[in-house]
Amino acid sequence: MTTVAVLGGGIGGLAASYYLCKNPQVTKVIVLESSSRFGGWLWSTRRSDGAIFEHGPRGIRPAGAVGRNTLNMVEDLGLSGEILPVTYSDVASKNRYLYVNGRLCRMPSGISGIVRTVSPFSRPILLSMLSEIFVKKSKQEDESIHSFVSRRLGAELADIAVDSLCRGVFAGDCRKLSIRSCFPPLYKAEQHRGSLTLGLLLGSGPSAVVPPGALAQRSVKESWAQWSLKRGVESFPECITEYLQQSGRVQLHRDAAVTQIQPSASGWKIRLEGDGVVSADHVIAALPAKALSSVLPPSCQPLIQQLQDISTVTVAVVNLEYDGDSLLPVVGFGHLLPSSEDPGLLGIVYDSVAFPQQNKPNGQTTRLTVMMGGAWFQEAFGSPEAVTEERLLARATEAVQRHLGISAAPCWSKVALHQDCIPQYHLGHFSRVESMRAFIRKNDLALSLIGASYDGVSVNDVIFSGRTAVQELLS
Ligand SMILES: Cc1cc2nc3c(=O)[nH]c(=O)nc-3n(C[C@H](O)[C@H](O)[C@H](O)COP(=O)(O)OP(=O)(O)OC[C@H]3O[C@@H](n4cnc5c(N)ncnc54)[C@H](O)[C@@H]3O)c2cc1C
Ligand SMILES: C=Cc1c2[nH]c(c1C)Cc1[nH]c(c(CCC(=O)O)c1C)Cc1[nH]c(c(C)c1CCC(=O)O)Cc1[nH]c(c(C)c1C=C)C2
Repeated sequence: MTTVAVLGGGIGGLAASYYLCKNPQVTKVIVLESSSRFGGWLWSTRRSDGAIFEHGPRGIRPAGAVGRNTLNMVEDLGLSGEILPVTYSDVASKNRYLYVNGRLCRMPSGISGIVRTVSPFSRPILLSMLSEIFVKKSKQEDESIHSFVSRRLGAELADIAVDSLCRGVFAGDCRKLSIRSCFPPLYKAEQHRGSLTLGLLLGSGPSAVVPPGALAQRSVKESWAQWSLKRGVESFPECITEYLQQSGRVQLHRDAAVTQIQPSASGWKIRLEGDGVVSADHVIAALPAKALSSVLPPSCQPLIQQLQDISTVTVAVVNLEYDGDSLLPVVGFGHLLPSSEDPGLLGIVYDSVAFPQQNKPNGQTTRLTVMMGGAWFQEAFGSPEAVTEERLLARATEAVQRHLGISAAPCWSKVALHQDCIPQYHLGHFSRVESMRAFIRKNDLALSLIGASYDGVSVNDVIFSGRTAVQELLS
């Protein structure tokens, strides 16, 4: 008989509530969300004419244990018919670009992409991969992604390809991000096989066992590279919320900001903005690390300090729609810029190529999303509090004109400033997270830490962190 309070109604908190709901040991689940909607960064605009625009994640990967786990959940929620798959043979999977030295260059992919010298690189990637086999394994506990890749594959791949990749996943600086926490399979490949190339060929250790349901099996059969949902990614949290409401065991509270949590004889007393107080046997904290640090009691000081040490970056997301459907000089998923090209401009997604089903029906339009800022926000735009929407829109349209040659004014646009939206796993992140969980165990706190701040930022990782916490709690 357990009452569990879930702090935060982003995808992490909702996923944890979903798994709690499946277990008869849990009597009551109380979800407390400070904003007026559930879903956190999963946020879609559905225009009245049928066009869909994503302001947060747009593509979820089906691969691996965490990808299968999410698809099993999607299937269980009855969302299989809503899936929009992008297969490996689709142009949006085959073509991804880098904007380097003022030109769009297709990222090398497939065998032909690695055996030949392709611009902007000065030698075939295969050569770097072969010489990598003979590079000695590092004894360091952790290393920056840039240092790891320079050491093993050479400075050029680190400066251009990996610098861009880290901007396209973490909006972060590969010179500060940790290889061990951001790309665990690469770290493990070096540790277990002594080489990334050998790790790629032979595998680099066991991963979680998640049997595939029918939808996950379909994703393999049809070779999905990523997927979205017809009515936008936000329909995922909407559907979980509906499922939780129907379960009869979950209380969902919006506009319920948690201000303090205090240990009590039987668990926790949770204070809300206004005068509300909620009691629970266990707390699953699905808040960003800094938000959690500000609600913990002073007795948790070491934990508070470590939570505050997990920094975040701010990203400006500008959705643009242009009249005309053949405006792009290239087709593909989009392009990224290495930080040396233009620090403040991270990349542009060609949404109408990957998900043409979300264009205005019968309309000939091009939809793009420009992503800016990240680890370079302050240097490019100054304080997020002071920057204007006009300035962000002007910077985005100017980039579209310069990179893609589209000089017409957009027929529709939306600017969103996502403050502190992506946690940065800097050097030593893994030991910080280990030490936080050790503090919780040592002090016998009925508290689980889940969400993007700890064990992976992708939607799949966050959902899996909810599932793992519930399994540990109820095992
Ligand atoms: C622009 C962008 C693009 C992305 N693209 C992708 C992608 O393509 N693929 C992918 O897999 N992932 C992507 N991600 C990452 C992924 O979307 C996030 O990591 C994930 O949604 C984080 O979920 P969460 O539940 O951990 O956190 P959040 O979504 O931040 O949820 C936390 C919730 O806690 C609430 N909260 C905060 N303080 C309090 C309080 N005191 N009391 C109560 N509630 C509180 C917040 O309002 C919020 O709803 C992207 C992220 C961004 C920002
Ligand atoms: C330009 C900024 C960003 C773009 N997407 C994100 C940012 C910060 C966020 C993001 N993108 C991906 C993930 C999930 C990773 C995962 O493990 O599933 C997150 C949090 C997916 C992704 N997008 C790109 C790559 C290479 C990846 C990694 C997984 C994969 O290979 O699919 C490329 C990419 N992202 C953006 C652009 C413009 C772009 C261009 C090619 C936008």
